[in-house]
Amino acid sequence: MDAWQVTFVTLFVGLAATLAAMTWLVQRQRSGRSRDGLREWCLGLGLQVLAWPLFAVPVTVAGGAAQALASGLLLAGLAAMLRALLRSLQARPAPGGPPTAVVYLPPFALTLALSWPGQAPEQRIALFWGAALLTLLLGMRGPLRGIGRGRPWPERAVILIFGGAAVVCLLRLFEQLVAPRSGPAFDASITVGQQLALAYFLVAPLFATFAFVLMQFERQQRWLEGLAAEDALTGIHNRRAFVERAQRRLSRPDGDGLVALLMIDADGFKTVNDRHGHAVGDRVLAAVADAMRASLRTYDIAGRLGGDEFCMLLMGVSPGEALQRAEALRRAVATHPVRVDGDVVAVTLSIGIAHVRAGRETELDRLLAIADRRLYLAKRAGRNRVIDRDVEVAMPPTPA
Ligand SMILES: Nc1nc2c(ncn2[C@@H]2O[C@H](COP(=O)(O)OP(=O)(O)OP(=O)(O)O)[C@@H](O)[C@H]2O)c(=O)[nH]1
Repeated sequence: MDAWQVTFVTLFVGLAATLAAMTWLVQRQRSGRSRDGLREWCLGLGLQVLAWPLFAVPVTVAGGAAQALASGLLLAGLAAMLRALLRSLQARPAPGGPPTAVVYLPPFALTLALSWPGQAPEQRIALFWGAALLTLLLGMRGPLRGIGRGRPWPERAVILIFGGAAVVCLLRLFEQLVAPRSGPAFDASITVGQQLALAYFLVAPLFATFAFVLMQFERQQRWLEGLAAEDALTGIHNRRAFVERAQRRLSRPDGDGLVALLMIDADGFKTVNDRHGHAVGDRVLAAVADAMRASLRTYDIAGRLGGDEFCMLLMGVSPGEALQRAEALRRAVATHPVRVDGDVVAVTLSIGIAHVRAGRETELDRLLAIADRRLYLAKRAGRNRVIDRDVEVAMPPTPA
């Protein structure tokens, strides 16, 4: 490549690297999910910025070692960006992605292979495009999974840009195998594949970085919204999020519109705290939430209203089914004492149920009040039970 082409491409990739680095610096101050991916993305672009000037060194110098190194660095940059993408797409923040050795092994092997003496230039070019295609195909396996399932558009854009790069590599490899060329990568009479490759090297890093940065902001936003809606101790919805979502569900009835609201309270929880300590009490609350989560179906909602009080909104259930599911939850908690550091803590639940047919007139407050009244009845009737109607409750005999 001549010096102008190299300068041009280096500038474009450098611009993308600067954008990514600035975003990373801003995100570094915040806690969240987007920093790891950005750091690796910057590294990938940085490696490419280092690679491009080396392509200006003539192949005759040191047996083409500079060109071999440049090819290896370019590939390493691509691999780092692919790993950054994979890490960012993961559902949970984790060190994830393929291990470092695996990511950088192909670029290293390529550098060695290209430095091997006695190769024809055509072979070297084919080797480079073959290795780039392999890196892309291996790196894209993870991100491609679930691309059709409601992914936000910045994520799709990044994946598509990498997909386009794979097509360009395939085309260049094909051209090179059919009609081998030995000249500089982008000489005067460039082929279709070379034109595409040049365009891709120029603009793809910049567009991919725009989309990647947007994708990170969007994920960060969703993560923050998730945090704001989550009860920190149990991981289910907090009161505000539960009320908000429940109100939304109630105003949009599905199917027959039958809904049940369960008000759930741990029995004698004060005694658990007094006897075992607050930390053990916390673990018990988390175990109750786990049991609730296990009994959820797709459209149900669970939340912690505060203290030892929980709520569940069951969608599309008849009164009989709601009672059955509440009983199953009560039994599951009563028969599985929580084990904490050698302590066995038995806990039971009292549950009040209110039924309603969802529609515009349904008021959550009224439903909560009914379920709360029935919960109170369950407590008065001796606890560890489910009540789903307003019944006369005989007070248990007072111990003499
Ligand atoms: N460990 C722990 N305890 C909490 C938390 N929030 C509230 N509590 C305690 O939960 C207890 C709630 O007790 P109550 O619901 O009033 O009464 P109870 O002992 O459960 O008795 P009944 O509800 O009548 O069966 C209080 O002792 C609170 O201090 C929390 O986040 N963690």
